[in-house]
Amino acid sequence: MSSVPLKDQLDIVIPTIRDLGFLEQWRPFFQPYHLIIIQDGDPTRKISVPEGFDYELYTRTDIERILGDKAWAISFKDSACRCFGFMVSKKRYIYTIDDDCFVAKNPSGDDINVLEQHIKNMLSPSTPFFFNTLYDPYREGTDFVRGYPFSLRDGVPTALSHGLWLNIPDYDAPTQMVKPRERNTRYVDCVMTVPKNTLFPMCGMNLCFDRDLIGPALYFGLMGEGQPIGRYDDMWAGWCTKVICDHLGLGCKTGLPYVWHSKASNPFVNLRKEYKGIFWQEEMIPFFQNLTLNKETTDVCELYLEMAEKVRSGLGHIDPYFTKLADGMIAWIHGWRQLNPATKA
Ligand SMILES: O=c1ccn([C@@H]2O[C@H](COP(=O)(O)OP(=O)(O)O[C@H]3OC[C@H](O)[C@H](O)[C@H]3O)[C@@H](O)[C@H]2O)c(=O)[nH]1
Ligand SMILES: [Mn+2]
Repeated sequence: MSSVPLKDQLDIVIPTIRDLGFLEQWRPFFQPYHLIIIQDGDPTRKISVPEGFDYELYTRTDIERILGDKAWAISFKDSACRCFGFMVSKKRYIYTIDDDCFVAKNPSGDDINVLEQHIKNMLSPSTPFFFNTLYDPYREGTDFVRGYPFSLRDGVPTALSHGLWLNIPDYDAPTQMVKPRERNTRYVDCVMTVPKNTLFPMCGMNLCFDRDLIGPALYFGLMGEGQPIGRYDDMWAGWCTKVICDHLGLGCKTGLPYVWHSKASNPFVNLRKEYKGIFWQEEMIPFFQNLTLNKETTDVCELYLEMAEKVRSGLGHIDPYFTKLADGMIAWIHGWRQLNPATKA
């Protein structure tokens, strides 16, 4: 990390349809940072933001004004709209959190500073090429275990840090319906690198990533109004991101920190959003598992555009949605480059 203070290197992106009173609980940890609030739904609605926070707020009207003919690629009436915040930020790191996530406590009863842990995760290397059975080898009080190749102990740069949730777990609708009262009470004191060539179900609730390393891959797809699926926004972004991280030799970590997820969304509404995705993902996953990208390409925007064309040819047979999604991926990159000209270079 450069000599620039952390608070000036990280933006917090919050998608919301609610007043942001939840920030009161986060004030000790979030107040020094700049917030990017993506107000979804009715742009004329006034949402309240507690005093003392430094923020910029974008409504659908703003997204359409800024992106013009590319605005359609940003979802409406779905938390996927958050990715617009990733695009407009000028900072190196993004932390994104849902507005029903609160400060969790560790087993000692201390409040968890999610930003402190995510940045620790981001600033220490990842180990995607060989699994360390004592988990994060760079953590105080642990190390690489016997038999771990010394040639791999430098690790690789970390592009993404995926945090978890106590209380309401991020279950899909079918699981939520059969286990409506299940709560996650298990605090696992661990951070792991997701091994190379292994996909994982990335949840956008408590997520940090390095915009410079992987930002253009974090498109949350076409969800919400007018789209046949929802609640696959973060999953899609996670699969695309992991394939590109594997291609570039970058790491994705999961585990600490935890947030307290307070609200279970309606499983019946969720099932309606998810059900096509539950079938389609049985083809999407093998597609991503077998996806290879041009070995000569290292630019994330270029890799993402190549991926878009492979989505069109490799998934278009499932449903016309995927052809539209491929177009959305392209429009996203054009929007990214419009707002981040340096990336074009
Ligand atoms: O139309 C909408 C609906 C919600 N939001 C904002 O998105 C955040 C998540 O909403 P919520 O907590 O109500 O839904 P969950 O089911 O818990 O969300 C999970 O599944 C969907 C996403 O993948 C999400 O990341 C997961 O956490 C919250 O901040 C709402 O205000 C919205 O912007 N537009
Ligand atoms: Mn929630």
